[in-house]
This record gives sequence, C-alpha cells and structure tokens, in this order.
Amino acid sequence: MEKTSPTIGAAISLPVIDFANFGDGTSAEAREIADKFFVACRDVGFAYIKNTGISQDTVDDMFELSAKFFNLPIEVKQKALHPPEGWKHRGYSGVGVEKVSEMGFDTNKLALVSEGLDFKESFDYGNENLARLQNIWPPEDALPGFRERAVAFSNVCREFQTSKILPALALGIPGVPKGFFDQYHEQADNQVRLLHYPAAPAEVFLSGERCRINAHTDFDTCTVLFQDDCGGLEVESPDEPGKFIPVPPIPGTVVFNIGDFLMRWSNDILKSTLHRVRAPPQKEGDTGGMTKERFSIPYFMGSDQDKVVDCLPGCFGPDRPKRYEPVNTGQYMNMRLNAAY
Ligand SMILES: O=C(O)CCC(=O)C(=O)O
Ligand SMILES: [Fe+2]
Repeated sequence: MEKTSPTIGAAISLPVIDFANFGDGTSAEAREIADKFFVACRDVGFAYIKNTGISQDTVDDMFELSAKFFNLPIEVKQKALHPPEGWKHRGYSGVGVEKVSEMGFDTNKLALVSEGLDFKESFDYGNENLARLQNIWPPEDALPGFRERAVAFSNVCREFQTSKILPALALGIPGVPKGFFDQYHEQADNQVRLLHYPAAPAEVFLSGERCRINAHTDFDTCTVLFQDDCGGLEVESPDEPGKFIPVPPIPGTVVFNIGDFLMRWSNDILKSTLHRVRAPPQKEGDTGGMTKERFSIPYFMGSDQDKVVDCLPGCFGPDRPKRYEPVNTGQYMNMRLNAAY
C-alpha cells in the first residue's frame, strides 16, 4: 500500500490513495486504485485521497463562504436554527448544542462548558430536492449568494461520490458487483456540514480534558472531509487502540473515512474508526495562549432511507457468518441522529 509520513508532532502514516488514473473505473489502473482503497478501508478505515477532481479554487471558495457565514452576528445565524429533533439535521447549531445543552457563542463562557461538550459551531445542509428534509437557510440578504454557492459545492461533492467513491468501493471490495452501491445512493441523501471551531485558550485543550470534537465514529456510509491548514484532527491507531495519531492537512488531498453504516453493511470487514479534533499541534517553546480557529467541511454520504440493506455480497460465508440482521436505512440513521442531540 502506498504510504506517506507527513510529520507534525508524532510521526504518522495513513494511506494516500491517488485517483488520478481512475477514469471511468474500467481500466486495470482503476482496479489497482480500488484494491488499494479497499485495503485502506479494511485496515485503517481512513485514507487521504488525492486527485479528487475537485479544484482547489472550489474548495477555497467554500471555506471563504463558510468563514463569512460564521462571522455573521449570532442573531442572524439563529434565524437558520437547527430544529430540536436530532434527525432534522439541518441549519445552524451554536457552540455546545450538539450532545448537551444550548450555549452562547462566547469564549468567555468556556468555564461553563461541561465535560463532554464539543467546542464548535456548525451549519448543516443537504440535497435541495430531498422530500423528507428541507434545508434551513439564513435570509438571502444576510449573506447574498450563500445558498447558491453552497448548493453548487454540494453538487461538486456529489459528482465525486458518484464518479469515484462509490464505483471504487464496489470495485475494491471482493465479491461486490460493479456499480453495486449506486442503487442504494440514488437519492443523494447527503449532508454538507460547515464547521467552525473558535479560537480558545490553549490550556483548555492541552490538558486533554476538552476536545474540539470528542472521539466518535461517523454514522453514514462514508465521509469526505475538507480541512483548512489549522490541524488537530486525530484518528485512533489501527495498531494501538486508545492511541490517537495526527492527520495533518496535506494540500491537494481530502480525508476519507468509512462510517458505521458501511461497517455494519460489510459485516465489520470495513472499519469505521474513532476520530476527534483537539488543539492543533503546539510549536516548540509554545507555552499556550490562544489556539487558532479551525474550519472544516465534512461531506457525509448517506444511503437511501427507504431501502433495506442486508450483508454485502462477498462479506459473509461459512467462516464469517452474518453478524447483523437486515436493516432499514432510515430507521438506523434516525436512531443514531436522535441520540446525538
Ligand atoms: O473537523 C473535523 O476535522 C472533523 C469533523 C468530524 O469528524 C465530524 O463532523 O464528524
Ligand atoms: Fe466525524
């Protein structure tokens, strides 16, 4: 497997999968890429992907837009407030809303942040044409063009999902027919999440008591994550449970990971790996002060909610009986989302 060892703090080694020659997924080179991708998904559950086909300008533009949104006054952001029900995963959530209670977006209130709270604010949106869930946008005049540009970005991600991610997964997992995942992801039930981790006193994170986002696994089929240059993302080591390794930003790549849904679907052959965001690595001699703010944009890919999935072909047999009952996607996802709010 191709590996890289970018070092910030501790040395790390996550697979890097290069999709440059994936083409339409039919060549021998595409098969080789898919094989490497499968090994990464099985052994680590995480990989960097390069040559996604998504231009740096597109990504930069979306980060700029995200910063503009989070810069809006809190009263304006609250006009697009996330509903109280966890499954209605749309709109703005202020610092500390996810998991526990509502708190103001104010670093001075840090003392009130209880154990377990994530120090982040977020804005979630998805496919504009999804009947079951409407997007919740701020008023157009608060940030002209926000909706249009955000939707364009999610379309670019969707194209990456359908042209590369889903075909490569099907091609790579032994026993899964070509194009198998397409029929389960027809409705583009995906979610873009704009995340902002405000600047905060470093000691809050350095002690290890507080996280920007606590250790968790994602619920979905799989996720692609765009991160800015701040750093702080960490993934549990496949070799040493409990040990987290840094996943620093590498220009020109996205971070890919398997979600719980696909882990279950694959009879636990693919791994949904714990990850978290802590303070960015400190520079030598740095004694604290404020940590830099962080922006990131995960794109969560969900399968169609009205479909029932049984264990993937090729992922069970006499040596590996099915571990799970067939499950309705919608029921599974709502159960997980409701538990998070
Ligand atoms: O901000 C990040 O880099 C990670 C975000 C994440 O893991 C999530 O929202 O599920
Ligand atoms: Fe995550």
